[in-house]
Formats: sequence, structure tokens, C-alpha cells
Amino acid sequence: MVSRGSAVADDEAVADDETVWDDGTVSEGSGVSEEAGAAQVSAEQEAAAGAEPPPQARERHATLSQDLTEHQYRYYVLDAPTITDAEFDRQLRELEALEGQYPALRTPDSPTQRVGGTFSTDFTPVTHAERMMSLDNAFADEELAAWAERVERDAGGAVPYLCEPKVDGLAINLTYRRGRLVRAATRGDGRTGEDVTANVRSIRDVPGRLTPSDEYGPPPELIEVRGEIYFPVEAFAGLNASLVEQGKAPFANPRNAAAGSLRQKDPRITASRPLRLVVHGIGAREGFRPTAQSESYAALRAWGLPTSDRWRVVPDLAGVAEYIAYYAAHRHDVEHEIDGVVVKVDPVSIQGRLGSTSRAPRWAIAFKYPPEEVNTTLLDIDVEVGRTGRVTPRAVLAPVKVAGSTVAYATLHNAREVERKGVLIGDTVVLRKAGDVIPEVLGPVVDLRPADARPFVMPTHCPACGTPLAPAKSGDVDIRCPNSRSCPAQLRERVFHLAGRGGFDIEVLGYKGAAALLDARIITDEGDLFGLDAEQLARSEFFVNKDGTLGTNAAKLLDNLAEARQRPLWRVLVALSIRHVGPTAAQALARHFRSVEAIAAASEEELSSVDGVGPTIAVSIREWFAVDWHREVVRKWAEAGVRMAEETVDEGPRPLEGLTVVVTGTLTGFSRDQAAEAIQTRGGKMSGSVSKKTGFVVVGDNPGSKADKAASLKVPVLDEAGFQVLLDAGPEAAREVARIEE
Ligand SMILES: NC(=O)c1ccc[n+]([C@@H]2O[C@H](COP(=O)([O-])OP(=O)(O)OC[C@H]3O[C@@H](n4cnc5c(N)ncnc54)[C@H](O)[C@@H]3O)[C@@H](O)[C@H]2O)c1
Ligand SMILES: [Zn+2]
Repeated sequence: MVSRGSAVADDEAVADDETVWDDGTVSEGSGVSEEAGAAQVSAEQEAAAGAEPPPQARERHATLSQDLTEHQYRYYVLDAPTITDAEFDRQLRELEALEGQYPALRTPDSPTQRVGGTFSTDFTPVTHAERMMSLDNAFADEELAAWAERVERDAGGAVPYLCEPKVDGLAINLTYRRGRLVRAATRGDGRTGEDVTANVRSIRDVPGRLTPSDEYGPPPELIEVRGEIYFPVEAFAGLNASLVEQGKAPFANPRNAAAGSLRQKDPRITASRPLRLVVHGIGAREGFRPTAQSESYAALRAWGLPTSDRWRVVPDLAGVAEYIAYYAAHRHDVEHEIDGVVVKVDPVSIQGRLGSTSRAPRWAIAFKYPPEEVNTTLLDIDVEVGRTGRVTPRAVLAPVKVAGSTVAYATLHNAREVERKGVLIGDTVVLRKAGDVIPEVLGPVVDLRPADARPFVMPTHCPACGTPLAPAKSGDVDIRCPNSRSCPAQLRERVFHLAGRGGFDIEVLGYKGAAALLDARIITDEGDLFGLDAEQLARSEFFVNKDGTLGTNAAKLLDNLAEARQRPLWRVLVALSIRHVGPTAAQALARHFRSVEAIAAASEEELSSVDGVGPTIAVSIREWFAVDWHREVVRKWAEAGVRMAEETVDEGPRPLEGLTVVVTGTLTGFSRDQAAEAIQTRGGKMSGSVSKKTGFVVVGDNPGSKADKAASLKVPVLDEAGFQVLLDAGPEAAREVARIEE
């Protein structure tokens, strides 16, 4: 006997527009996925169901249904969709809304009523012992709350929920008989899938045989295990590169890479791809009666199947909200792409009571995160020249809104990277932008490639100054503009950098200010900066008012420059744009050598023996001072009164000597640089990562995972007030106000 109607409702026996309830009753005619937005069937609507929808509504419905079916075919059979998931979901919602308004349009073959897939004749069709379902979606908190309310009303009280990430891969059904894998099939249309057994056998995560467990006994007589096959995010770029190299079409994103890699006629190709499995449910089973979803996961794990480590059972909706918030913030810490969180009613008895619609269980819902992928046109690839002359190709995109901001450019890193991604100018590309992460072009939508799409050709000459480009050393992937002194692009980047927070902190010299000085040829290199006067500034519109008098920008700049002359030595070193010399190395150098002159005179050994400097930095310092015009910049700055030596280095006690401090989150009284400076002037070290050797972790607002790490390693944690104690009174006193998490 196949037990039925619990973990996945088996409605094999009834028509599509009917719903089976566990008590055996069949509710007719609704068959609606009862999402918020898709209205429940009310008396008026039942009356309206008889009413003839207007022709425009009928036409729109037909167009949408046809388009959606076509997109499903492209997605499930060809593994090559031409629209994003978000766009697909939007169209499906429009269809649902239309059917909510005119229920007569909601026929059993509508895409809203079916599990949205089909199967290809490339594979042998197989009937699932128990149907595979889709999931209803919630796109907002209110939709989730409405779902939970219905669940709890039906259950007659609070319900424990199992939460887990929604894996963006493809659904698989693994049939085990007496512990042996006998078949693997794709979801297909939910009833019939494609036989991909040979392919699935090549995936290392998929056990060919289940192992008996002490707690759960031997594997059952029969069990259908449902899961998701995914392509690990970190392997995606490499796969596309090798496909492009073989002259094959690259994939638009990791989900398509998973589906395309699994659904190969030749299983050897599947075997060569690093596919993974995560198990998230069961279908038909004999000799296994779990009482909770969580119990079935524990049993599956015990029998050797890869369940997720990330699922949690929470007592109520508040717990669900917390889980969802956690993964919204940690979406990219997961080894696979996730497009949401799946929430399931944990007790199987309540699952059974809730039953399912024709396409999805009522006892589960997918909360979808805002989309991070959009399609847009790659209008061009231009090149940018950076501060050190590195020339990087950049995607020029038809501006598009994603993850809350409009994106018009994305770096492509280097010419080899462009090639590896397989994108051509003119392609529709998938762009991913996640929160504060820089936007990335994932890959081309090859099926939409226009006939006149053309490959990117790396320029041979600098677009800013015309100098022939070359790698700094032979074999380098990056090419550079060697005209570092007066290439306007490099100079602009250097001026912008030296005016930054870590350098002289000159507020007026943002990108615009820096460009204004260069465009009007007021300075020829950064050496001229501190010699600027009002008369020179009057040559740029940026610094004058409409009536020709000197504007506030000019006054501000001159004031800023006066202050900048007094900055500590380490900031001057940062401002020089010596490769690899950032704030940390600059502070180490300033402390040790006390003057630019001493640094310029130091040998490579002397430099690299300084704590926090090292051989790479030592070499680049020697190389920097070997260039005539670099020394000229130093001379001009010194002549203009910039502080070139540290007279005031604190010779006093160094209470934090030998102590490493990690700062995470934002502090109100210190910027990152200021915190680092405060630690370092007292002899301590600021580090970016927490280890057992860390003395203290200072936790500000919105701390990252470092705070958790501190707790797990039992490193003392200080709040900002505690940090002040550390600075003022030393480690002993700080230890008394520190917390150690248990
Ligand atoms: N871009 C396109 O052209 C196109 C076409 C068709 C479908 N799609 C996309 O496919 C999705 C719709 O397909 P769907 O019907 O499979 O719905 P779905 O992906 O929203 O939800 C159902 C599926 O989620 C999977 N899943 C992942 N993690 C799970 C977990 N932890 N527990 C349970 N199930 C889990 C299951 O395999 C299940 O079949 C949407 O995201 C849609 O945008 C896109
Ligand atoms: Zn140049």
C-alpha cells in the first residue's frame, strides 16, 4: 500500500479543479491556489463565473497563457529561458488577477492551475508514484500572514513551521526500493517526468544505496525522495568559460546550468559537471510514517541522503519572519542560489488536513525575495583606466532597475573575463545586482542574440591619452596605460584618491572637482595641488560663480588645502598612490621611519623588516621612489608646506602593544580609519578577522558575522563605551567591562 495524502497530497483520483481533503471530502470548483491577491471564490464571483468575460479580457488571457506556456517550455525543456523569473512571475500574477476577476477564464489547463512544466521526447517518460507539486508564492509579509492565518484557522491554533531556503535549482524525484535507487525523474508536468536515472547516478551527493539507521531502522520498502539539483555558484563562471572555449552556448545563470547539465542525453557530460543535491521532501512511501516534516528530514539524513543543514522548526509566524530576515541578509553566504524561503507546516497530520490545490500544497508556501536578476541589453563594452593605469573593460548597459538601484554599468574585469562569459555587444544579458554588492553580468541570453552582435575587442591604445597599452610584465592578464604621470584618466583617479578619507580628506575634490582641475589644465600632476591659488582656480567654471567672482568651491578648496598640509605623515603616504600602500602599511611606515625622507632612503630589507610592511610593499616603495617625477611630487608638496615628517609621534607608553582588536559594525564616535589609528597609535593592531588570538572584538551597530564568531571563540566583546575604556585605560580595565558570550 502506498500511503497517501499527507506529505504531498495525492489527488491522482480526482479531476484537476477539485481538491481532496484528508477526510475524504472533495471540494469542487475552487481548485484555486488561494493566494492573497487571487481572491477566494465568493458568491458574487460564482455568479460572475457564469458571466461572459469581455473580449479584451479573453484576448489578454489567451495571449498571457500562450506566452507563459512558451516560456515554460523554454525554461523546463530547453533550459534556456529568455525572460527572468521575476518577469515570468509577474505575468503569471497578471493571469491570476484576470482569473480572479473573471473566474470563467480559470479553466483546468490554465498555467495558474497546472504544475508548470512538461517533458521532452529526449527522455523516457515516467509516471511519478505520487504527483509532484509546485508551491504557492508570497511576495510580501501580508501575503505570508494571510496564508498563516488560514493555516492556523484550519488547524484550530498555533502551528509549528519548518523553514528552509528555497533552492534555485531543478526538482528531482528519486525512487528508492528497499534502499536502492531505482529511478530518478524530473518533475515534468507533475504527473509524468523524464527518466534521468543514468545522469543522476553520476552525481556524488546521490546515494545509490541508502544505509540503515539505528534510530530509524532500515530504509523503507519504497520511498520517493524529492529534492533539488543545483549548480554551485562558485563553479558557474568556470563552466561558462569552458563552454565558450568549446564553441558552445554559455548558460545565463546557475539554475539553467543545473537543468542543462542534468538533462543531457549523454550521462558522461552530466558526470563532468559539479552538480549537487539537497533533499526537501518525500512523495509516495511504503513502510515509513513520519509524523512531522522535520522527522522525515532526520530519517532521510540518517539513511544517507543530503538534507539541508539550514532548516529550522519555529513555533510561530514571528519565528518564520526572523528566519526570512536572516536569509535575506545571508542570501549569498549559501553555496547555491536561493530565491526565497519555503515555509512548511511541520506536523504531517495538519498537512493532511490542509490538503492541496491542483498545483500546490496548502500547507507550504514559498516566500520570495526581491529579484536580484534582470535582463537588459549590453549596449557596448568600453574601457576604464584606473588609478594605477590598469585598463578594464566595462559593460555599458541599457539602464535597468534592480535591487533598489538603477544600473547602467558593470565591470567586466579584463579581456579574458569578457571572453569567458561569452557575451557579445548587442546581447541581452542577465545582470545580477545584490544589495550593496557590485553589479555583475552573469551571462548572455543566447537565444535572443541579434544578427549584428559583435565581440569585444580590447583597444590597443589608451582611450584617455592615446598611449599604446601593454601588460606591466609579460604574462599579466591586465594591461595598463604606461603614461602614468599625465594620462588624464589616471591623474583624475589619483587626485580623487588623495583627496579621499584615507588621504588628505579634501571634501571639494570629489570626481567632479578632480575632473574640473584637470579639464581646465589647472594642474598637470598632483605635485601642483598645494601650490594652487585663487587666480588659477578662476580658470575653471567649477570654481567660479556665474558673475565671474570666485565661488564657494574655490574658498573651500583653499581652506581644505590649508588643513591638509597638517595631516599626519601616514595620510601623506597614502595620498602618494604607492601601489599596495594603504592606511595600515602607511601607519606602520610612519611609525617606524618618521619621515618621507627616511622612507625614500631605506633599503628594501629595511622596509620589509618593518612589522606590517613585507617584501611586496617594500619592492613597490623602492620602485615608486625610483621614478623622477614621483620624487618631484614629494619635493613640491614639501615646498608648499605639506607635513613630511612626524615630529609629534607619541613616544609615550604603548598600552595596546601586542594586542589585536577587531571592529565590526558602525561606531558613532569613530570612522574605521579613526578606530584603526586610535588602536595603532597605542601600539595595537587592528585586524579584519576574528581568531583565538584576537584580544577584543568591538561591536558597533549592525555588526556582521564577526560578532557571532567572537561569541563562538569566547573572545571578549566590547561595545563602543568599552572601546573607549580600552583606549583610555588599557586592556586590563577593558576586560572588566567586556562581555564573553556563553
Ligand atoms: N524565466 C522563465 O521563463 C521561467 C519559466 C518557467 C518558470 N520559471 C520560474 O520557475 C519558478 C516556477 O516554477 P515552479 O512551479 O517550480 O515553482 P517554484 O519554483 O516557485 O516552487 C516549486 C518548486 O520549488 C522547489 N524547491 C526549492 N527548494 C525547495 C524546498 N526547500 N522545499 C520545497 N520545494 C523546494 C521544488 O522543486 C518545487 O518544485 C518560478 O521562479 C518561475 O519564475 C521561469
Ligand atoms: Zn592613458
